[in-house]
Amino acid sequence: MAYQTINPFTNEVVKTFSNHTDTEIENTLNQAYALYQSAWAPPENISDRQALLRRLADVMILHQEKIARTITLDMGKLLIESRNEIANCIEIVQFYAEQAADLLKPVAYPSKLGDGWVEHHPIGIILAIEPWNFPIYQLIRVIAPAIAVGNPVVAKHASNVPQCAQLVEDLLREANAPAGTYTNLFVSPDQIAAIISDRRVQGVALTGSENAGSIVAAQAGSKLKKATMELGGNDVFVVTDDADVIAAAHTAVGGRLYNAGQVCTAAKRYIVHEKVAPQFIQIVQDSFAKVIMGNPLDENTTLAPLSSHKSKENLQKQLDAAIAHGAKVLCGNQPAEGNFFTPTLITDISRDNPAYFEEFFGPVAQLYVVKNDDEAIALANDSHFGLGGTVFSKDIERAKKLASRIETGMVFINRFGDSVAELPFGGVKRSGFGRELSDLGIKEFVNHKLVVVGQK
Ligand SMILES: NC(=O)c1ccc[n+]([C@@H]2O[C@H](COP(=O)([O-])OP(=O)(O)OC[C@H]3O[C@@H](n4cnc5c(N)ncnc54)[C@H](O)[C@@H]3O)[C@@H](O)[C@H]2O)c1
Ligand SMILES: O=CCCC(=O)O
Repeated sequence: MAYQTINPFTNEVVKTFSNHTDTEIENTLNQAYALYQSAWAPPENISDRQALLRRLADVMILHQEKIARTITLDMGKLLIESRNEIANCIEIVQFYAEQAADLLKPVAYPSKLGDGWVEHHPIGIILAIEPWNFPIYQLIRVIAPAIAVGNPVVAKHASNVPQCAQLVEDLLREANAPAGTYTNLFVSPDQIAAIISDRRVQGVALTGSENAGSIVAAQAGSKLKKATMELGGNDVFVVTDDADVIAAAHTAVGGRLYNAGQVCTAAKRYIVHEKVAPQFIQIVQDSFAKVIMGNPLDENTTLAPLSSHKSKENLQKQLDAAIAHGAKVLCGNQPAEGNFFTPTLITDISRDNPAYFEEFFGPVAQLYVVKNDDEAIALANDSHFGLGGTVFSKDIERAKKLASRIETGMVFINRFGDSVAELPFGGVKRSGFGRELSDLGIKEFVNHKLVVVGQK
């Protein structure tokens, strides 16, 4: 596995990194484990770790433009999107810097055996395996809560974002993090399997595809290691007959095209009531046609290239197969230069079309026109995935009922679902298990230790 920055806009190789050796991995684990066993990790020293998070936020604020440019250079998203990603990361770090002591305070469990309480202790080294689509955010949403808890992190990032992986290590060093707090490793899947087996590693947090998730979850399971899996999605965007269709359509466009469509929670399946479908489709087609493809560093560009040539090839293959199985193209699917992909809207996707169940990781939206709410829910839930979703309706009680019937980990009503520090993020079914962020995320990798004082 070659760790390389290949500029997605030019396809030039910018920088290649050498892989870490087994000896370097061993040294990394030794250092991280020594930190776990030191006075740094126990619950009573949380204020020092919160101070570290505050320093990290300050360092990130200081370098935010450099970090944003590194993201864009590594994986090609618009510079404005990179800046938004950093702003979100800073908020995540600040959230745990301010809230962690409260979130992790002991919880009382009175019982007939005596007064009891649950304390939240660190468990050991956490291995983070991360994807390239939000290359700093994906790391930060593991590292920030791990620091608060006292768990050291070793990370294996996607091979196309090595500069981001390295940069986070530099930021932590500048924030005076003790050695071993976070270490980036450029390693192969075989080396990852060995790291998961190591007794000092007690948790595995993976964000990525269902394929990687099923392999790594099996490896973690076979070694009885706790794991969280944040995997793919095929999220619905439901528009009812009473919705504000103009707002819905514009939100649906943004929800499908940001990050060049490479988002786990992107609005991938539009499910629209027949009454409002013509207006909805018109707005989507017009908006898709208006995108400006260009250098992602240029502030006039509105659609970035895909992250790699391979991503473009894979997406085109999926689209070709969808069309071969009867899908109709309503707009898009035109040739585009380099790694750009024309925003495309397809419909008439029957259940035996492979596209019906697949995640399209790029600017291709599927449209399903329905007659009523039951039909919308049946379609929404006929999916292997269960990550997020959106419902647009002016009748909030109706929208709440729909949200409650959608089988996913997250649903947003009358707005698109951003990820923020204080809200839990995660899915069900083949979108994985466990939660990141919020109070739920910080408690995924803790020992919920019960202590009871017996009654005399
Ligand atoms: N649920 C979420 O929070 C979330 C967020 C972002 C992306 N995703 C999903 O991630 C996918 C896109 O990202 P990707 O293409 O980088 O995914 P990917 O699964 O190819 O890679 C993710 C990470 O797993 C590693 N990996 C892959 N196979 C491995 C193996 N056998 N052993 C060890 N490590 C392995 C990769 O090198 C990378 O670091 C999409 O499906 C997307 O929906 C999910
Ligand atoms: O890919 C998942 C990231 C989710 C987001 O920040 O919108």
